[in-house]
Amino acid sequence: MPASGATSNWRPALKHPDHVSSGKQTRVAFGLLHHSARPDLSRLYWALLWLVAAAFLEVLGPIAGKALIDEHLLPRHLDWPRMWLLLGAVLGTGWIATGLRYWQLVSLSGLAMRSVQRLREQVYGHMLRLPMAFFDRAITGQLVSRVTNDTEAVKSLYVQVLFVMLDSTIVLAGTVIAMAWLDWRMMLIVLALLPFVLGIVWLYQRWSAPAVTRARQLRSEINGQMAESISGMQVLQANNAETRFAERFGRTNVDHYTQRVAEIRANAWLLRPALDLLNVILLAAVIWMFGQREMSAAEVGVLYAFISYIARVIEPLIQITMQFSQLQQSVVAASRVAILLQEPLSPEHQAAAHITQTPTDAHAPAIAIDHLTFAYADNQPVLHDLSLDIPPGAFIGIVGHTGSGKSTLLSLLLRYYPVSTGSIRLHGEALATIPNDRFRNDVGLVPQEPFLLAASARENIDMGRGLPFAEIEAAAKAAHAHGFISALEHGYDTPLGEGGSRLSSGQKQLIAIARALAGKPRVLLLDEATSRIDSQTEQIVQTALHELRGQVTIIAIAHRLSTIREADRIIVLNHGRISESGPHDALMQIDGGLYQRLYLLQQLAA
Ligand SMILES: Nc1ncnc2c1ncn2[C@@H]1O[C@H](COP(=O)(O)OP(=O)(O)OP(=O)(O)O)[C@@H](O)[C@H]1O
Repeated sequence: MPASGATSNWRPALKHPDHVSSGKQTRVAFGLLHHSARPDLSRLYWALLWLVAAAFLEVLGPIAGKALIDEHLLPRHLDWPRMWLLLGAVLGTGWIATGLRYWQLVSLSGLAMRSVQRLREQVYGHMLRLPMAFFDRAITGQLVSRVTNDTEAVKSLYVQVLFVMLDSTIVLAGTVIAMAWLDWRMMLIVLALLPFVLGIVWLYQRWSAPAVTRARQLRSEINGQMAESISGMQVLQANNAETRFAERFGRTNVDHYTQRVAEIRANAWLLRPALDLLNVILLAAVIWMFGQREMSAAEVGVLYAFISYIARVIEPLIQITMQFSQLQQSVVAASRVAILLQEPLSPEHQAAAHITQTPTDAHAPAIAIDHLTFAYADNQPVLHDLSLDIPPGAFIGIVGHTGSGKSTLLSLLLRYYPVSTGSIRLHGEALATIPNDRFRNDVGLVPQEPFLLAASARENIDMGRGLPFAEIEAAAKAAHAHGFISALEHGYDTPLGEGGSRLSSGQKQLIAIARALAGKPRVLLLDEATSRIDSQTEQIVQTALHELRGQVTIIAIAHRLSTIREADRIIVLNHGRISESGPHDALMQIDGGLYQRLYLLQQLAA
């Protein structure tokens, strides 16, 4: 699914997770937040305005209280209407401010959820268009964690940072202004404690930040181990590895617990007690200062207001600092999401948008490979100087010992990796310049391991392309899958179970062939599609391939040489080079040839 239009092009400027300073992480996190909230920005500004209004009301209460004490209660000037008004202001402003805050919290939470939804779509859409080389090094569980947990953590940036932190900062600023207006010297005493608060926060951050970062990494590792164990459960149990895996999981889990406890300890032993102590010191200092003065009647109201304000200074400070641990977690999570978004897309996805369609050359070979050399790692070529022309409609078999480069060649034909030396042309067009949609339409793949969705036969063949049923049925017939699909209780609409668990390996493979054919490809690639199926199904596949001859260009990698015996030409790869090439009979004539040896070996084993 492509990312939604508004969000698809944004790429944060982040180089590498290990080399990112926390300041840069924070900037990137807020960049991501701003970007994902863009459609809702006006709502966000309104929320901020309402928070300012709530802070204003909050500050107004003690001033009304001071006026009530100084102007009415102490001088016994009983102007009842004004007194009721002031009393109403003392009590009512707080309530209205709380109501306003609650309303904004609900509204910001909704906005946060929408942003997470947009961000998640963007991350998933981006991931779908990453090059195969990325997935060679990616760990499934960690990727899942980025798309689910890490995007969710961005939500707390709204609720914690925008709401609590901004609200607290606004209240703090308003309170300091009101205190300065009442008695600026006393205000300075209160402010003198600010460096202590900042010092405590700095200490807390230093203490807890490594634990926060490590805890997140470990959570992602927990996800990774879980995903790996579930996908490899058969092998895991067959090797009696349950205990070892459980122990490994246990160790990671204990590490995670230890880091979380370290974080909570920093909070419980340092942050909260130190800030509570400051509150008490501040109250004592203000009362003591007033005690030193000649208390005029007018100052009782100021003292009342100051005592009320101290709570309004300390509480927002506590709130701001208490959010730091969540803020750190969210910033780390957001920068991880940003790093994933920074992964460059596969070249065809980047290029497809601006490449113009060129008409294909009717006389060109279906596939022309010219002096192709390819290496996964620098200076270790897997394919060496390969040249090959495949005419349209030909049936080509590729064989070779394990590691000879067969799958690599197929991966290059599928554009999973970019060609660096030499070239591959499809119907006369350089592979890299063909728009992605057309390329994927033109080239069908039947992989070794048929990947089936937990969906119906119809959906598995269609694979989200929205093909008419007639085409799905025709493809199933061409793949000789129509018979057994029709025999299922709901025919094409029968759910096939997770991974197609209701079908035999051979039937799954026939569905995979039908899926590849349903797109009406001009080139069909088969990657050892018959290596895991029984001889009877292999016969069916052979018949299907035979029927497709001349209509579709077929390139089949096969360990089972019987599958490609009928091919027009068989290419024998040896250490990444073409060592023999020709039809079966011709290759069998080469005495001591690689193909002859492979074939005779299989005959012996049969
Ligand atoms: N993703 C990868 N990253 C790095 N090296 C790889 C990768 N895939 C394959 N190789 C290496 O490239 C070489 C050729 O592998 P390839 O899978 O193309 O061989 P193959 O002929 O298909 O083997 P098999 O018949 O066993 O599937 C091997 O040495 C392999 O280790």
